[in-house]
Amino acid sequence: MSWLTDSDDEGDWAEYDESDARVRPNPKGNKPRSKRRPDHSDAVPGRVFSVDRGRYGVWVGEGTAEERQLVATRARELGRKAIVTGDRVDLVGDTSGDEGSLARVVRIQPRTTLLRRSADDTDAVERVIVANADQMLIVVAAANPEPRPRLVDRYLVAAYDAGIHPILCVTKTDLADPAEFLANFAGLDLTIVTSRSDDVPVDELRQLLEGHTTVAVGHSGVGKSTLVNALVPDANRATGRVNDVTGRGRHTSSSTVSYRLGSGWIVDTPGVRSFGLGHVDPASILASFTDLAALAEDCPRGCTHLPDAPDCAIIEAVERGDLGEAGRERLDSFQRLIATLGS
Ligand SMILES: Nc1nc2c(ncn2[C@@H]2O[C@H](COP(=O)(O)OP(=O)(O)OP(=O)(O)O)[C@@H](O)[C@H]2O)c(=O)[nH]1
Ligand SMILES: [Zn+2]
Repeated sequence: MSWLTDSDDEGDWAEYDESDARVRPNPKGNKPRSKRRPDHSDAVPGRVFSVDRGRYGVWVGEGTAEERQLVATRARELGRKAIVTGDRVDLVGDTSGDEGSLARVVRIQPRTTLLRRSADDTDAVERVIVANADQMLIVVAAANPEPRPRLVDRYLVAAYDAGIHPILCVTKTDLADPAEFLANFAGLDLTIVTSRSDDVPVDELRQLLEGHTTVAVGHSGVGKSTLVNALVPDANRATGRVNDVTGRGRHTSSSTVSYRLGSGWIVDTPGVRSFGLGHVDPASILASFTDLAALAEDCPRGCTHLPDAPDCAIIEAVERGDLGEAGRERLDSFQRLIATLGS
């Protein structure tokens, strides 16, 4: 599975058709095992920006003169496969995007990343939040509400598990100095941005987000909407159309909302209240710390790499000073994230 490959090249996927995979070669030459399905070679590619009870908002022709939003349902041939915000899909039916038109999603392209959560930490059942995001913007306030390193740790675990690059944005720096809070993350390879509503670093953030699909997460009240409003002009708000058709209120049940930002996207997650990590395998966290992962090859089988782990090769290397002073901070951060999974 290519979690970390670049998602921008749609050409790689152009010829892939999931329905082909189900039609097996038939050496005996008798009746095919499964019904031949239409190949939908005329299908139009698009990107899902909103999901609302069986209706999908899809952006088609991004960056071209034919750019448009349309509303789609799922084709029966998709079976039980879920379509989530960020999915790249192929559409047939009425793809005009005209008022009242309805297209059909016939294919979901392979996903480069999948951000998941469970209801709580004991729940191994995962729910998908967003597909194909390559960055996570973790928004936390310097004060009001007070920043909690443990909550940020949880977001980081989810990001590393999904192979998504985290960016930490500290808001409300007019209210408090975030230095002490930020010291918690000194050992991480983390892009950090600070912001205050009277001086939002719009250029810096645009540069970081341009060309990427960035999922924004944060506790209620941290100033996430203030940031998005400063970044995204109204004209780029890919919202609302789904509800025009269904006649329901705005985003009553959808848990994500997407915004265009140049050639990039911001996916906001206002409905996501908890971030259970019951589905996360500690090995996927270690894999994100490539320097530590290399050392772990000499660890005893089943090593937890936690402070009480006997003969842990990572701990021994750090104690010898092999990774310098920064190595100690890095090991601390890593151990805190791993411990998050067990707490
Ligand atoms: N002092 C200060 N206040 C801010 C800043 N950014 C946002 N606020 C205030 O904090 C409150 C919450 O901001 P929002 O942008 O609505 O926060 P949110 O994270 O979107 O919160 P939800 O809508 O609950 O998800 C508002 O009263 C904002 O005016 C900041 O940089 N400094
Ligand atoms: Zn170890």
